[in-house]
Amino acid sequence: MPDAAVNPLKRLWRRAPRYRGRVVMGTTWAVLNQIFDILPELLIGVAIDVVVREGDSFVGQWTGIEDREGQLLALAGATAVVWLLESLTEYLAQRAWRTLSQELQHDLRMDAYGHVQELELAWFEDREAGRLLTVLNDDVNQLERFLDVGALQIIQTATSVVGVGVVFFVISPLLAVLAFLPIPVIVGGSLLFQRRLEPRYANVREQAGRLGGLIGGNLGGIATIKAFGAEKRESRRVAETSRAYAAANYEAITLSAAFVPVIRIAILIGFMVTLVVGGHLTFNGTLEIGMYSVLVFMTQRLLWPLTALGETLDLYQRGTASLRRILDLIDAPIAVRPGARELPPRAAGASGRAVVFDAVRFVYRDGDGSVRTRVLDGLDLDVRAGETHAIVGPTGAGKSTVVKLLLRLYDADGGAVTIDGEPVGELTFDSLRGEIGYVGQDTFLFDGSVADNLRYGAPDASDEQLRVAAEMAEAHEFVAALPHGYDTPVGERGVRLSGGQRQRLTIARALVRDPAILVLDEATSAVDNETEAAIQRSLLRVSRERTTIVIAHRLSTIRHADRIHVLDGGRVAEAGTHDELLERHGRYAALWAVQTGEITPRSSSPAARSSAP
Ligand SMILES: Nc1ncnc2c1ncn2[C@@H]1O[C@H](COP(=O)(O)OP(=O)(O)OP(=O)(O)O)[C@@H](O)[C@H]1O
Repeated sequence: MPDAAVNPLKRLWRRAPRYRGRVVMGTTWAVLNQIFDILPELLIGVAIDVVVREGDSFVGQWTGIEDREGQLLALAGATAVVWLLESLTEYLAQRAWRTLSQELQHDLRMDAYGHVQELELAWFEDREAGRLLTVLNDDVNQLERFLDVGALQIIQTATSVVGVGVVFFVISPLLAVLAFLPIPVIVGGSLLFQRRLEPRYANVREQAGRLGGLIGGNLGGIATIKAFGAEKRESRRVAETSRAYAAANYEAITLSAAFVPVIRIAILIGFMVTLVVGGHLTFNGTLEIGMYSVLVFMTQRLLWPLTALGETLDLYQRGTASLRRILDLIDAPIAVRPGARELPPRAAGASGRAVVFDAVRFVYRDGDGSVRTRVLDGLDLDVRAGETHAIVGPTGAGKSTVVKLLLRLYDADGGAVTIDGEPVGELTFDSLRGEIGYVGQDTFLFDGSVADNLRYGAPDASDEQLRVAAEMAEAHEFVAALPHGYDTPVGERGVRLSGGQRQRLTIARALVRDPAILVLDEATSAVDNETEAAIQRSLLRVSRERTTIVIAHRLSTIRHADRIHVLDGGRVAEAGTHDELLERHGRYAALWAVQTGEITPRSSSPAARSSAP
């Protein structure tokens, strides 16, 4: 049976053997607690028996105590012991289930979060972050509620029905049959309700996910919403989604609210039958008065907890719907898995590492595997250790994709990507990514201080190392001028800094790692020309000890590269040094001419397209 079709509680039981002992323990306490909970009602009957039959009473026969006072005292003592045991087992059961639910919710959240972090980028592209947040927060909390309250209720109700049933059968099998008559109706009705409620609760969770996704996305893009004056439109969208969530809840509630009244009627019938038939049996002497009173109390005891069945099933449905989503997340298959080998240490004296792309093909795909965008089609790149290579080309040509394949954020569909001759797919992520200092187009900073961010890839870096890296990235001066220097908080995503400042910090962050391979993807696009030139000079200095791959639109920044690769049509259309490429009068020369203002873009485009290497 596919996992998704299996009851989520069964899935949880199978995958978490470490909790089984605790579940058994918690269940044992809960069962004992219910037994001690039923006993006082039996004692009521016994007390009436003492009053009615005096010396002949059950207590008298059993204990040998003749006088009523003595019998009552013995009964009071027994009641006290039972109540104490009831309280103790209640405490133990509550504690067992609540600690279990706390640990389980923590473990599941961590399992889910840990797994999500391992999933490849493509997986995230098919999902909204807010939805994931809903699973990691709301769904985990929902499960916690079920384990805290619902699981205990289920065990207690079941024990109570069985325990009371036994008492009934011992005292009067006829009344037992009559009192139990409503139970199949109640249980059958409950199951029917449950089956109907299940899809409604699944829908509630789905709507909660949509709402979380929408609000999460909007909060992330709040500046854009404001800039476009889209607040009202977004409010409407959130209102619609929120209403859909409320409607889904309403559908579930209308059904679940009908449950208790229906069950009450079944209980009423059971109660009346015991009252009338039991009364007749007592009139004609078949049943003792004490036993009659026990059964009248017990009918309540038997049937009344079943009214809570609605609420319990509610918790059960919500809890299992949530659990299913959490487990589905944890079980989501990982497509890009790390290899098992470590990258061998660099050869003595080697500066950087060699990076080779050999006939690499790559297609972005949708979740179902269908082609979204064809990008690389037989790409060859040969970057020798210690060299600086540039990748240029029209927007959308696949330049960023090349570095994503090197970092294994995606896997190539064909061909080979190697570092020092080692296929990247065979290397552990740590050894592969630990060698690469990556500065992407997205200048993402974490909420923390400047220093925290600079240390992100090298937690043990000294203050001096941070300063040197910041100087190379032309960031030291502005950082030193911040109110608290390197300890200044950057705000969420780095919002308290300018785009150019953020970019310089991301460069410094990559340099702090002192990587063998430095990858700069449009890393200086947001800084002014003067700063860019200064960064270029610094990088030229440090790039001698490492392999550098630069992606740039502004060709002036890469003209000194050892080799420039012009990407077009999914492969390298031409390659060479700046001077060689200019002499070729091909695509590069055309781009250069446009950027230096020698010719206008309009006249350059056809030339660029027609000049094959
Ligand atoms: N996650 C993705 N899913 C689907 N298609 C994508 C994805 N990322 C990029 N693409 C597409 O793949 C192609 C190559 O994108 P890539 O980012 O590598 O281009 P680029 O050359 O770096 O562009 P730019 O110069 O604009 O940064 C583009 O057509 C783009 O639309």
